[in-house]
Amino acid sequence: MTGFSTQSIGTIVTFIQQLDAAWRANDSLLCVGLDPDVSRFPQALQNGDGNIFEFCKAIVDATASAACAFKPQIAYFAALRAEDQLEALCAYLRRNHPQIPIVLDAKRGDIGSTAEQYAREAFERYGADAVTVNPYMGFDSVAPYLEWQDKGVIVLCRTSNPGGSDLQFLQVDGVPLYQHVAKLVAEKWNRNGQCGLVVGATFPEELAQVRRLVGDMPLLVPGIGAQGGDVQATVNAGKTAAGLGMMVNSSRAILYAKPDAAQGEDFAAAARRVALQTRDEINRYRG
Ligand SMILES: O=C(O)c1cc(=O)[nH]c(=O)n1[C@@H]1O[C@H](COP(=O)(O)O)[C@@H](O)[C@H]1O
Repeated sequence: MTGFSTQSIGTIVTFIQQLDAAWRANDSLLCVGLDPDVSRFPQALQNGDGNIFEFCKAIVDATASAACAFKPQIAYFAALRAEDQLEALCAYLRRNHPQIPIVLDAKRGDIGSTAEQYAREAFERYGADAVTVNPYMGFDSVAPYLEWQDKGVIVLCRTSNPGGSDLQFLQVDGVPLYQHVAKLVAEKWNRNGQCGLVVGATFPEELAQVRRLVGDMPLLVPGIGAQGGDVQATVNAGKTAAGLGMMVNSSRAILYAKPDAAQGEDFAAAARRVALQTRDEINRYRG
């Protein structure tokens, strides 16, 4: 498949256009991560078919007005043979929250012919607007995703986990490897103008460095909330001149927010409260 997919929202066609519209419409840089861990669901949703979908549906309905993106993590569905529920969730999102882009977090990275299948899975099976990919195998492993000219391809650059330094911080020609990745993507791979980079909130100095290297390219920034990244440092380091340019992801801190029983909150209301607080905290530092 080559060219543009059929998805279109009015005149909004590409992932970047959709993301830019969502940033502005919801005044939010918050990406709500959908990492559904059944063992942490409310008791009533612990057993039975379809509960992953029901849990995520309640979360997305409760948080959509506070979000600029949703990021379902495919492993949480696949491990439980629940890909059908991920399909249903993506279809639900496209139908009910079409203004919010779906970033499928799959972190794929394989040779070209296999990458073609992964690209079809992300963009055709799930109808995602963007997908996360691993650049370790080089350009030909990323190129198949670029055949979808309107879709986002978000490349791992400086990940939030401590072990990310094992490879990403190696000096290559006197420059850390993650900076080579940032420049490669910005200067060579971004042929459709739909690429982004993953940079962890746990490394604000490197986040600022990547922002200097890639102009206004969108950055997916996980690591606030459960991983403890500092929101002020993250936003100061990663925002563009227009105060945009980031999808700041939080998953567990929103999904498993503790309901305030005195207020009669259920899990979805608690998730909404934390999502709104997180959006507002991010906005305090956008300028
Ligand atoms: O690509 C990602 O989304 C990602 C990259 C990274 O460097 N660090 C990282 O935590 N993530 C993902 O972001 C989410 C973080 O979840 P919380 O730590 O619960 O907010 C998980 O789905 C991770 O797989």
